This record gives sequence, structure tokens and C-alpha cells, in this order.
Amino acid sequence: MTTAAIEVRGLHKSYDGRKVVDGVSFEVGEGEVFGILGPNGAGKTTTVECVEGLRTPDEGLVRVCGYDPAVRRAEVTRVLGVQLQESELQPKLTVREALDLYASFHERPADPHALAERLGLLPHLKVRFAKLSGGQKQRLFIALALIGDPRVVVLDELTTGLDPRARREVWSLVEAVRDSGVTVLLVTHFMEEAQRLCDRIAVLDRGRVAALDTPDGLIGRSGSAKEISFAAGTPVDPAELRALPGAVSVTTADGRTVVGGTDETVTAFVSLLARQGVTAHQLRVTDATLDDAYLDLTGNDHR
Ligand SMILES: Nc1ncnc2c1ncn2[C@@H]1O[C@H](COP(=O)(O)OP(=O)(O)OP(=O)(O)O)[C@@H](O)[C@H]1O
Repeated sequence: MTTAAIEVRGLHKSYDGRKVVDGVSFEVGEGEVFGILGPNGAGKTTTVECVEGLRTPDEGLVRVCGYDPAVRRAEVTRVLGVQLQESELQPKLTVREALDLYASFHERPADPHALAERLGLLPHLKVRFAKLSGGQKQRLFIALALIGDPRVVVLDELTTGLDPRARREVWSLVEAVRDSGVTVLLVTHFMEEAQRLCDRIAVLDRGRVAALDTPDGLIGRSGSAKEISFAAGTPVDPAELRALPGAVSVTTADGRTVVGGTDETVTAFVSLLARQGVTAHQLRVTDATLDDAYLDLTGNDHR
């Protein structure tokens, strides 16, 4: 039997008698990128801190590569890389000094120079942490999380505050980390990030797992997997649109009519246009996104 990289079963944690993690269970397989999504206060950080051994569960089982983080500190430090928070790094430390310092905490560290090269940090080795751009800081945090040559790495809100280009660069790095065989536990607020990077996602809501699935699986659970939209002036009877097989919604707003449905709805819509000899203006067919599924699951408009 293979050991899961991370196993969490029946996790409970309360603060001052208030339950913030209420029976969370999930397993992360080796080499997976596993996402934890959820609104503010859902219990994501508390769950991840129990995995890191920074908090002790009130109840439940947590294992990282088979080790209990609350008991086997040394082993877990060896196999688990944790992303630092900005406040934990001295502003005057240069990139090279930070890499060397954190390498010295580990028995068998990765080669700091090779890691700096992999993460595009070689040109910045002599730059002090405080002078790095947001994207460069995050690259350094990824490097420091990998400096102990871990089998599992926890990345918590890695791209918050980055511009779209820097965010995409960081995503490519996470993909490279995954390709090197390291298991990634990723906490994020960004749907696009979760959709692009994660093999599976646990959506936490009020301390519980509201859903656990692949991004496509989660999207499939939301009512409409496809959206057909076209200029509202197109002469198509809304009643006929509502009668299309698989159609779950028909709305008109901002000069466009939008039909939510399935692949079957798209096919039937095209046949309807052909039968009636109608040309739909500014026609677009798009896939539903994780956003739609997330809002359905959490009933919350936080992003
Ligand atoms: N040390 C603590 N003492 C008391 N309450 C806490 C403590 N840490 C967290 N909480 C509370 O527990 C709840 C869950 O917090 P947690 O940080 O795990 O949620 P989260 O899903 O990570 O939220 P966010 O997205 O805002 O980071 C929140 O209501 C928070 O205020």
C-alpha cells in the first residue's frame, strides 16, 4: 500500500469554544497539486497549520508522509517545506544570505545555487529582500520552501498582491515544482489559479469540506457547464430558448442574451438557428468556470 503524501481525517479545532474546523477529511496523493479554497474564515489556514504541525488538532488524524506532525517534528521538517510569510524574513538579508541561512537549518539541503537558478533568482543574489519586487519575493519564498529538498510543499496565498504577469510566472514555477515530483498543498483565493494548477480541490466552508473534486468535476456540479451568449436583438423567442434540452437559465442583460446549459443545449441552439434561418449576432459559447461552481458551493460572493 502506498502512503498518501498528506492524510487528514476527522480534523476538529476550536478557538475559545468556537469550532473553526469541523470534521475535515482529505487525502493528497504523491505528486498531486491539491488546492484548498474557501471564503475568509472557512478554516483553511487552521487546517494547513495542523498539517504543518504548528497547531495541535483537538480531534482527528493528520499524517504527512506517514508521520504525525504533532509528534514527529524532526521527520516532518525533513519531508515538508513550508512557505514563509513576508514578516518572517529580515528585510536586510540578501537573496543569497537567505538561501544559505535556510539551507543551514536542514540536514540534507538542496543546492542553493541550483535552486536560485531554477527559480530565476541568480541575477538577484546580492539584492536585499526589502528591495525585491513582489514576484521576486514570491520566487524566493518558493525557493526557501524547497531548500530542504522536501517531498511535500505547502504554499499559502502565494500570488496575493501580484500583478497578472508575475502571477503567471509564479504559476509556471509551481508547475515546475510539481513536474519535479514534489506534492503541493496550495491554499488560494483565486479560482483561475486553482483551475489551472490543481489536480483536485477541497472547497472549505464554515469549517467543513463542502466539496472535493477535480476542477472539472466541481464545474460539472454547477448547474450550467456552458454559456451561450449573443446580441439581444437577435430574433429568437425566449420561450424556445428555455425549451432547449439541458437549458437551465435564460437571461438578458447589458444588450446580450445568455443561455446557461450543457453541450446538448449548444447543439440544439445551433439547430434552432438553422431551422429558423436566423443569424445570431456576436455569438459566443464559453465554458462555465470554477467561479460559478464556487459560488454555488459556498453561497458566498468572496473571491
Ligand atoms: N489563534 C486564534 N485564536 C482565535 N481565533 C482564531 C485564531 N486563528 C484563527 N481564528 C479564527 O478562526 C476562524 C478560521 O480562521 P482561518 O485562518 O483558519 O480561516 P481561513 O479560511 O484561512 O481564512 P482567510 O481566508 O481569511 O485566511 C476565523 O474566524 C479566525 O478569526
